[in-house]
Amino acid sequence: MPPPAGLLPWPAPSAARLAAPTRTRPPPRTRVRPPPPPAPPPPPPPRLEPVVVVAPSTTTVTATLPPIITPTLSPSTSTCLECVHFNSCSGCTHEVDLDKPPVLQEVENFFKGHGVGDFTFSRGRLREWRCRAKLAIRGTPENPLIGLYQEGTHAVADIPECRAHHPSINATVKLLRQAISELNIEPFDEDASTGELRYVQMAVTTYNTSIPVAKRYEQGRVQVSLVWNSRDERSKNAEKLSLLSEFLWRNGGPRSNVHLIHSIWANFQTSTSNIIFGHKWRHLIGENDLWERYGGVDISLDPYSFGQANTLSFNALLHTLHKYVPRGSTVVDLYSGAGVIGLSLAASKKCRSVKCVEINKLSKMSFEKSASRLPPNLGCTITWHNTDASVEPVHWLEGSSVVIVDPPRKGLHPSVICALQKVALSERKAYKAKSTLTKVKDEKRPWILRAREAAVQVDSTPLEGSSETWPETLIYISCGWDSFKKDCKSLMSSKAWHLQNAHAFNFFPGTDSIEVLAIFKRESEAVQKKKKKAKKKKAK
Ligand SMILES: C[S@@+](CC[C@H](N)C(=O)[O-])C[C@H]1O[C@@H](n2cnc3c(N)ncnc32)[C@H](O)[C@@H]1O
Repeated sequence: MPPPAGLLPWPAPSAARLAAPTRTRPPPRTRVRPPPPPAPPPPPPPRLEPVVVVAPSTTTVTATLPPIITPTLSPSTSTCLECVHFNSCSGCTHEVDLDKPPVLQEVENFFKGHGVGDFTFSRGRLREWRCRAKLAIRGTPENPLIGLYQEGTHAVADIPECRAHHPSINATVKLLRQAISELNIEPFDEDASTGELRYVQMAVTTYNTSIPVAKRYEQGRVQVSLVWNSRDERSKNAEKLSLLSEFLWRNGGPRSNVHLIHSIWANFQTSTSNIIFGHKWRHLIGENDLWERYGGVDISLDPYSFGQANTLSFNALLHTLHKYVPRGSTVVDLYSGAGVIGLSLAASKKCRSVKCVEINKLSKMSFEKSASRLPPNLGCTITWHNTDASVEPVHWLEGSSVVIVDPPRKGLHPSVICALQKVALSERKAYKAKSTLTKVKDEKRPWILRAREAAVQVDSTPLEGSSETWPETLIYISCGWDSFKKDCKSLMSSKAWHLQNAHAFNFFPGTDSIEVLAIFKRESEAVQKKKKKAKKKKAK
């Protein structure tokens, strides 16, 4: 089914078309309704669900990953969605068994079939899990519609009571609706390209060290980004943007009795295409930096950087991921965004170096701010490079013992797969020769030079230049099951990589999407030869 134009949710747009590439809502599949229940199920107490919370955060970075606290499960937890918008909204495709996305059985069978014995699945929070939302704004000032496109149409479904959204997002949407009506703000009209307010992005931070850990999630605050239909803040309707921002701040900011809003940003967009964000961003009010705690470190996420929608499940994934990075590793984090994974590994004091590679140049600022909060003397060289990972990926693999890939839904670029296969298969000698070649030709490869020049380096240790090391461990994080299967088969078909461990996370309850963390090990030539010999022997 073609994606509804205009709004990005289903499926994710290509990174090139978005100012702030993000992992977006998963694509809808067949909608599943529950059979009529014999008796109405008891409404679940929304805040008594099992929650995975990262333990106390402080502003300084701890050397080890904090433990995950899982409060006791409430016996009455329901696994049904019970959302009044299910029929009109394309966000969720399943109303029942939110703890088991339908694809789970296939995922489990796939990994079992490949000899993975320790497969686990984390169900996570089933409702109110979405801490990031991009919503279209249509309709009229008297009756604004704030939500997602209905399946296959450009009609926006208003979703004020969305069960997936963090409650602070719904509360802020309510306030925004009131503001639009009271201030007579014109919602965007796609056909005529007229109107004032096109989209809103809401990102929740649960980082608030002044309240008890157990209350931090529910008291999350929202960074609001208003996508305004004008070239910049000097346009003639800019006055209304100021009024809108003041209204939201007065009624949802720190002096209001709810304090929902963390900060307000404006993005200016006049394009007639379906690209949500324009290139110009302005910070209007509130704190400039949105901090969140990921994998034991403080991470600043600007509104134009990629951010995970399911904060709690992402933290659970990071916790598992850390176990697979051997002490003393040299890590390359491809498709790194603002470097969340790489920075959290660097802070664990496990790594000698961490290289982050990301195509969105705007993520650099977030990386720099987060890196500035790392404790000193980590003994780890951390760099962030703005470049396309699919252009000469071998260059980025060289010198790393662990490679982490976290690509967009479409999966790895063929050139990255090819490089991973070659690295694992080729004779070391051949690769050494290639790396020498690579160095000689660097001046003829401006993209590599540019990426080096623009790199951000943290820690004073000189950059490691070792070309002797090639990845032994490949950690693949995937939000696209179909593309993961394809990539996994390609990686293993050459017998270059061996699938060792796999875990899945319920990142998108209510949909048939799943987040996978898979660990591959490079098969050394010696092991491959041994295996061949053993096979031959068996055949005899
Ligand atoms: C799923 S996100 C993961 C980001 C990061 N690992 C995190 O969890 O915050 C994928 C990231 O890959 C980036 N990306 C997409 N295509 C890329 C490419 N060809 N080279 C490098 N980065 C790319 C996107 O901008 C986005 O930040």
